[in-house]
This record gives sequence, structure tokens and C-alpha cells, in this order.
Amino acid sequence: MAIAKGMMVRVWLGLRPMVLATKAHQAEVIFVDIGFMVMVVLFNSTDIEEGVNQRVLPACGWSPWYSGGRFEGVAGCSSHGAYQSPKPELFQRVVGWTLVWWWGVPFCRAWLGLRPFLLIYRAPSVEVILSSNKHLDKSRDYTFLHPWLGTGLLTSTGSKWHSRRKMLTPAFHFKILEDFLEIFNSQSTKMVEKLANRADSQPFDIFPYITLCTLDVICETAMGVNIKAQDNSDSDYVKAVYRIAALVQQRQTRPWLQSDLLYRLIGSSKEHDACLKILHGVSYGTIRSRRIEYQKEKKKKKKLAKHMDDEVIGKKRRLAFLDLLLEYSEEGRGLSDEDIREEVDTFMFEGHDTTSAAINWSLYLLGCHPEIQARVHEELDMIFSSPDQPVTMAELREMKLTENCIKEALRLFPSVPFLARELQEEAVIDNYRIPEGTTVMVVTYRLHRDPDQFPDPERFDPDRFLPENVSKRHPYAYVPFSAGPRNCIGQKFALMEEKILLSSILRKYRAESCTRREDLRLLGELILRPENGNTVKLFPRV
Ligand code: HEM
Repeated sequence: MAIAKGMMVRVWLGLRPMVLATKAHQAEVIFVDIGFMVMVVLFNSTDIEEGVNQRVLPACGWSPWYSGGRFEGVAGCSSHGAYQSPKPELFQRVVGWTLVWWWGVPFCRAWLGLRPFLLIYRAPSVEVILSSNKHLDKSRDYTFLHPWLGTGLLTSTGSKWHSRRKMLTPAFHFKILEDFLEIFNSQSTKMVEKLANRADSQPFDIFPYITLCTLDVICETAMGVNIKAQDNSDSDYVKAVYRIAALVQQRQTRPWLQSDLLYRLIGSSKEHDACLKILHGVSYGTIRSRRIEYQKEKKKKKKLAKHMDDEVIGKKRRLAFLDLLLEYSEEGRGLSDEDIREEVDTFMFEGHDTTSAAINWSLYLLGCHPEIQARVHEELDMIFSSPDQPVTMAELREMKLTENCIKEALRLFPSVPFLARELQEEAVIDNYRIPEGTTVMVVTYRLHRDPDQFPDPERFDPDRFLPENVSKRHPYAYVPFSAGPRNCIGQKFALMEEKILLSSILRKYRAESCTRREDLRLLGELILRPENGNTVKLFPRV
């Protein structure tokens, strides 16, 4: 029985229980003492099965809401529905029991050390938190992102967040996004060319191809720099982006690495700092050189008659988000280089892994459902006269079924599987008073599987997003981009990019997914991804 195998030392830091695991990956179970209660954190479903069979779990009374990076634990927060895990019925048994034992209400309460958590996954409860102008502060788990992102839009609070949000909203206007079409098109063309070598009906992992493409897209749109990640996936910058995300995730999920001192003593702080040096070096370097360019151009423009600007200077330069921020800064809106760096790095972080996961999940599901993929091919063949035709706003508007497939994939596999707020004042959810200081987690993965809102929730059915079906649902039943005042500022950008990248693959190829849904294993890291990549077979379309 795995429960005896955990390799750890249990310690107390003041009142805070901690577990030091020397070989965290090998520890198959971790016990944490919290006063008279024992909390068990399990790492895989086999242990849970054994735990249930031997009646160990009910005796512990802990809902395995997080199981060491494997997402199945999170899925197990509720007693309802079937989950995308190897043994879904297990979670219903374990967690069904836990819920009744705990509270018997449609949300789940948990403690991590002395920290109270509330997990919510019903639309009316989610609305209370996300629609509110009071519950806007992110939970303390986001602080591990501060060294990289500072307090940019994602991580800031209060008046800083408010003024930045107001300043940045116009940067995501359709008119500005339209200028990015050229980048989306050129980078997706490159990706499709790279895939040509793999379209030989042999299985391969397509995940890295899509991720490198989205990384190229975000670098060019956010910073105006083409880092050519698709040609050089081994560059220091590309490696640093991936490594730092993994290190942040590691710290968030290992309580013993959360104190700065312990992180420096036993964590990977040296590697973390080395990544930061590379990432910040590139961001600051780009900001400085673009600022000099901007100032030169401004001087040049002043000298020329206004009406001649574009003809004389040449083709109007496409602006990256960074250029807009520089413009605000030069207009005297109080943005220092560090402020700009925070926002650019935030776009880099939020804007590529999320879209990559969403495109991968869409392709995965279409690869599992050839009949729906055939309908998408039909739609694309109607819209485009050739597979190489660049996508414009007109074609984007016509891709209705493709868009609904992307939305349905984001329902089943939301790139951000949960988000967390820390209550600064009491909230009332379902007539329960939730005290200030509670960390409220919106479990999007579970919310999107509410059978009252999405009948037969595990079924992939893009027609759920036909307007007549959307209007029947609760407005907070589907929130892949969060909702309310702190929703995702990049969602229009993301949908445009996803439609262009996905359609460029499907215009050339037919995809078959090699992993059956029942064999799928999910990793709930900062984003939700398939544990073993996205193995597909690609066939050229004749
Ligand atoms: C499929 C793609 C994407 C998904 C699923 C997604 C999802 C989300 C979610 C759920 C949040 C709320 C996070 C929280 O409350 O902790 C968020 C916030 C944010 N996203 Fe996205 N995102 C995507 C793409 C993008 C892109 C492409 C950008 C930028 C280019 C972006 C920029 C941001 C920013 C800056 C925030 C913070 C907004 C604020 O707090 O005011 N996202 N996103």
C-alpha cells in the first residue's frame, strides 16, 4: 500500500505545518497534521483507489482536491458528474462522502495549513465572486509570480490595477488587433511548413510545434521582436520562459518552498534568478531600443508635413503592445521602464501557454471526433479558395463552427482550470457567510461540467455554442476567460489567434488523435495540459 511510502520530514514553523520532502516526485503520499486532523495529499488515482478500498481515506476526511500536479485530484472536488480521469467513479465515491461529511452544500471547504479555502463550481456562487467589485484581489499564490511579472495587470490590486486596466483596455481594441493579423498569418504559415515533415501518418507530439508558434506570436505582438522560437527552440530565452513557469508552479504547490529563506536554502532559487536575468534582460533591452526608435521617429515626423507622414516615411510601422505603452509613457502618463516591463512580461506569460493549450485541446478533440472535423473542413473549404490564402477579419467572422469547436474545447479543458481570489471582506454564497481572508477558488474545470447547464457534460458538442443554446444558460456557467471586472483582457486576441492557427492546420491536414479520452491524463499546472503531450497522426488533405 502506497500510503506508507512517503519520503518526508514533518515540521512545524510556528503554527504552520510543513512537509519537507527530499524526493517530492517519489513521495506517493504526504501526510500533514493540522491540529487534531490529518490531511492526506495523494499523488495518483491508484493510491486513492487503495485508500478507499482499505477505508483509509474516509478515516482521514480529506478531499483530494489537489494531488501533486495531477489534475484528477481537483476534478474530485465534487460529488457530481463524471470526470476525465482514469477511474472517474472513484472520485465520486471518495469526494461524495467527503462533501457530505464536511458540509453537505454545493461547494467544498478545505484547509491548507491554517489557510481556509472555499472551492466553488456552481454558476450562481461563481457570479457572487467574479461579478463583484469588492472581491478583486488575487490570492497569495500569485505572489510567486511577482519576481518575474512584478505587479503587472494580472497580479496587481487596488488603484494600481484599476488605473492600469483603464490604460491598457484600448490596446486590445479590434482596430489594433487587426494590425496583428499579418503576424498571426506569417507565424502560422511557418508552423504549417514545419508540420509538412510530420504529415506522414506517423504518431508524433504536436504540442511543442503549436507552443513555439504561439511564443513567436506573443513576442512579436507584445515586444515587436521576432525571436524565431520555431527555428531555434534551444535559445536561452525560450528555455528561460519554460523553466521559470515550471519553477513558479513548483513553489506554489510545495509548502516547504514557500518561505524565501527555505527557497534559498533548499529550493531552486539560483536557477530561478538565472532565468529572471535572461527574461528581464531581453525585456529591458527591447524597451530601451524601442524607446530610442520611437523618439527618433517622433522627431522625424515633426519635421514633415502631417499629411505626408505615411507616404514620406514609408509604410506605417506596425505597433506592438510595447509601442503603445511607450507612447503612453512619452505622453507623460507616469509609466517607467519597469512599469512597462511588468506589463510586457505579463502578456508574455498570460498570452502564449494559454492559447497553445486551447489550440491543442481543440485539435485533440477534433482528432477524436472525425465527423465534427469533417464539418470543420467543409466550413473552411467554403470560406477559403486556397489553403495558403491569408486570413482577414472577413474570414474570421465566417468561421462560426471552428469558433464553436474552440469554445467547446475551452469548456471541457479550460486553459486556466481554476483561479483564486482572497476575500478582503465577508461574502455571502448560498446563504453561507464566508469570512474575510478565505481563499475562494473558482474551479472552472468543474463548473463547466455542471449537468444542469451542460447536459451530458463530457460529450464534445460545439453546437452548445449556437446562440439559441447559449441564451438558455446562466451567464456565469461558462467562464474560460474569467468574467466580470477582472476578466481576461486578451480574450479577443486569443480567439483570433486560435482561429487562425487551428484553421491553418486544418486547411492542409486531417488530424487523428492517438490518445483515447478514457486514457487521457491531465496535468493541472499553471495551465491545463495533457500529461503526455498531444500525440496525433497528420494526413495531408487532397
Ligand atoms: C485561450 C487563451 C487565454 C485564456 C483561456 C485566458 C484566461 C484568462 C483568465 C482565466 C484570466 C483571469 C485570471 C485570474 O483571475 O487569475 C486571465 C487574465 C488575464 N489575461 Fe488571459 N487568457 C488567455 C489569453 C490571453 C492573452 C493572449 C493575453 C494577452 C495578450 C492575456 C492577458 C491576460 C491578462 C493581462 C490578464 C489579467 C487581467 C486583469 O486582471 O485585469 N490572456 N486570462
